[in-house]
Amino acid sequence: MSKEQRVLRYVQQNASRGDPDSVLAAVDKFGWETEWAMNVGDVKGLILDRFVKETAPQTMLELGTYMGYSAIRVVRLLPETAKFLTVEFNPENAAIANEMIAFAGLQNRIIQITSDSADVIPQLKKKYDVDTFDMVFIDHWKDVYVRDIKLLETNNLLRKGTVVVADNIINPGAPEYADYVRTCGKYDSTFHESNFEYSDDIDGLEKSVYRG
Ligand SMILES: Oc1cc(-c2ccc(F)cc2)cc2cccnc12
Ligand SMILES: [Mg+2]
Repeated sequence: MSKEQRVLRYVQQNASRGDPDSVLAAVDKFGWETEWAMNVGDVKGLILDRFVKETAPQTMLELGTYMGYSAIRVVRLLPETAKFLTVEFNPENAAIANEMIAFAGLQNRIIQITSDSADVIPQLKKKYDVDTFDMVFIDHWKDVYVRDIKLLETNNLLRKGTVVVADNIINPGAPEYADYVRTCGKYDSTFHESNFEYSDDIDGLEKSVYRG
């Protein structure tokens, strides 16, 4: 059984079906007490919550679904009318996420796409009926952060004021991305120091507002 399957089983046996907060609490308890996993987690998650509440996005994209933790974390704060798309490259992780999201009762609120983000981003307008995103959460492989934010720009998926949040700026680190958003002149970018998931190590989120 994979670690991700063990997390899902723990959620199914310890959380309440249809209760997103209990699902998040179970994943976090497992992450702190049993097995570390690369969810954004409860500490950075509180900062992400604040950004979501401040932005109140109607249309949002996540790159890197993993087990669905951050998708559940975000969508639990959004109105039923909001459109949330999440992209995962790894089919095994996508399958776990699908079950986790269904257990949380949010399967009708989240559009899961299992694909390489580079292939999906150019399709979002036509195939997924997207105009522009109000918010984007980037949490997949650090070496494609810059590639993908540039793809979002060139595919006209950002608008003046779009909030782009990126995980793992310190650990494992996304220095090229941090440098790009801070110096390219297209974003007002701020770094929000925090802790690495289920750890006392340092990490942080970058929040970059597109100038349009
Ligand atoms: O939050 C994350 C953390 C790590 C990570 C894994 C092993 C380490 F030793 C350190 C960091 C990888 C991620 C990959 C994708 C999305 N998020 C990640
Ligand atoms: Mg991460």
